[in-house]
Amino acid sequence: MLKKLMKTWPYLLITVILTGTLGMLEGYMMIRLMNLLDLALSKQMHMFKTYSLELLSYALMLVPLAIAATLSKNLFKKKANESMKYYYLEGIYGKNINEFHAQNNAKYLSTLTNDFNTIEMKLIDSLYMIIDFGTVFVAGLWMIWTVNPWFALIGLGLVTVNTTITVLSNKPINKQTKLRSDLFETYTGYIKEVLSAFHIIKNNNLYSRIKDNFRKQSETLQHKGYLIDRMLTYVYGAQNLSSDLMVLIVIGIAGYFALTGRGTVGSVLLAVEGMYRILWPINMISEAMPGLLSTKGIIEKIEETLKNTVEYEEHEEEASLKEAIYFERVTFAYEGQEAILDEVDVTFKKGGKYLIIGPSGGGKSTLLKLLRKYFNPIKGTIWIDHKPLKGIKKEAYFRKITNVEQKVFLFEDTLRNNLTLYKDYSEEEIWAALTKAGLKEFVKTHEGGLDYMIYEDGKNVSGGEKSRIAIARGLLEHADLILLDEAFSALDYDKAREIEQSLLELEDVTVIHISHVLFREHEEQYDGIYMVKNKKVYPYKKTPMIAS
Ligand SMILES: Nc1ncnc2c1ncn2[C@@H]1O[C@H](COP(=O)(O)OP(=O)(O)OP(=O)(O)O)[C@@H](O)[C@H]1O
Repeated sequence: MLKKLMKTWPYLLITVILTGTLGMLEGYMMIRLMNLLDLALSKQMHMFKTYSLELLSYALMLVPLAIAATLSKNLFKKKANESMKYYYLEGIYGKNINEFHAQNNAKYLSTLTNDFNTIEMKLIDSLYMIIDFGTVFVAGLWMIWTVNPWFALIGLGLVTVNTTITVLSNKPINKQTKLRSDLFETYTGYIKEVLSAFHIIKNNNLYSRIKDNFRKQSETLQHKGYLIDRMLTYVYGAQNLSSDLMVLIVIGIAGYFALTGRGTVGSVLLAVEGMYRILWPINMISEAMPGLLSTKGIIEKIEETLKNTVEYEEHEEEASLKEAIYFERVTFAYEGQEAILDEVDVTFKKGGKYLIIGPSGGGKSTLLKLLRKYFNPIKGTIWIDHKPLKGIKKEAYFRKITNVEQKVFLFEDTLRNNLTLYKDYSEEEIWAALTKAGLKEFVKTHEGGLDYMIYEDGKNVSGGEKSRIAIARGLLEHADLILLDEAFSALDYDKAREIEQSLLELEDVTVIHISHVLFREHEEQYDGIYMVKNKKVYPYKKTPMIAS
């Protein structure tokens, strides 16, 4: 992720140049201003006028320079934030589906909100601040150097002391910041759950229980923030003390020089102003540094979240199904658990229609997850014609399959876009799919027809209508393989039977359908009905291919 940030270097460079020029010009003006003061005190009117005009011209230059520096800073911030967030989103979509699901969604949500806010404030803003104050510091050093080079050395000593304090405090602060990020993650997950369960909580009077949990989680989170702030307070206190001591030393020496005739009034003022310009940036940078370094833990955590733990090479571009899908002695177990499927042999022929039944928890959905490439078998091979499914590129394979699941996701968009998923289809194709999926009436009776607006998460669409939209999507995609997992559970008997009939009539499309309902009149039309039970796949009635 830091590499992405580094790619915004041209914006950062322009910002550095403009901010640097501005800081140095201001420093130079201060030196001339103090000279002007000495000229006024020694009554050199002619020189005073010349210096005044020169200073006025510099002052006029400051305005456009300051505007340009601020604009370039804002542009850098925008680009840096954008590029890191794009990187994160790309990373999420680079994850394997099963690994994405294995993590709570709240983790990603918390990163995109809490962690990126922290990164914006503590890394990007601080980076700019360090550049900005860095130039003020250099200008200040230059100013006191012109008074006395030893003063500049005292300024550098101050930097060393404050840097040492920052380095020493970095490790514990970093650790606490990472812990707070983890707490944010749990907290976001909890809030998400509480809001999703609004109805259950209200109807079952669970609010008092929720309230206590909420308070506990909020307190833990706030307390962690308090601990971090307390540590930072001690760090800032130590840094301020060292700064104040150094200032006193410089001002004391400059004042002594003026009193003993070894310096002018202007030089004392220049030393004070210079010291202020050294001190102020050091304080600001010292305060920003621990925060900036603490983002290291968050960035490492983000990179870790984006990694796929199981990586394997997929080299096969071609994914179309011409003959059959064969399971050859396929064994599968979820991580750390006993096998769900054990040495299963089963065949699904191209264009065949298969029904999968079996007891709850028997492994039906797991079989489909293997076919969807969410997981790979731990032993044995799934062959697509003569190619192992594992080696086929996911993108190529996913284009050839359609999934219809119980929980159908709908975008907040028109019915048309939810059906076509933003691809181009002719009106005839769309209406043919709508007819087969039993959605024709729905479109005709809703205002706007295909342009009917579907609300967030399909709030204005029933469960059965959602299933039919998902089926219509599959039909439109002309997939080689349609995988249905209890897709009709929200439909009434007649509608489910009608749609199943349409699926059974699809030519050249292989349909693998998990259902707990078996329509007797359709039984004969299936090419195979399999029972998934006791880690095996058994033929239930007709027997085109025998399992195990
Ligand atoms: N991601 C997972 N991690 C760990 N175990 C899982 C996971 N998904 C499913 N299981 C377990 O695997 C077993 C088989 O689950 P699966 O969903 O395949 O069964 P199913 O036959 O489809 O059940 P149902 O008819 O109730 O949907 C169950 O014991 C389930 O708890």
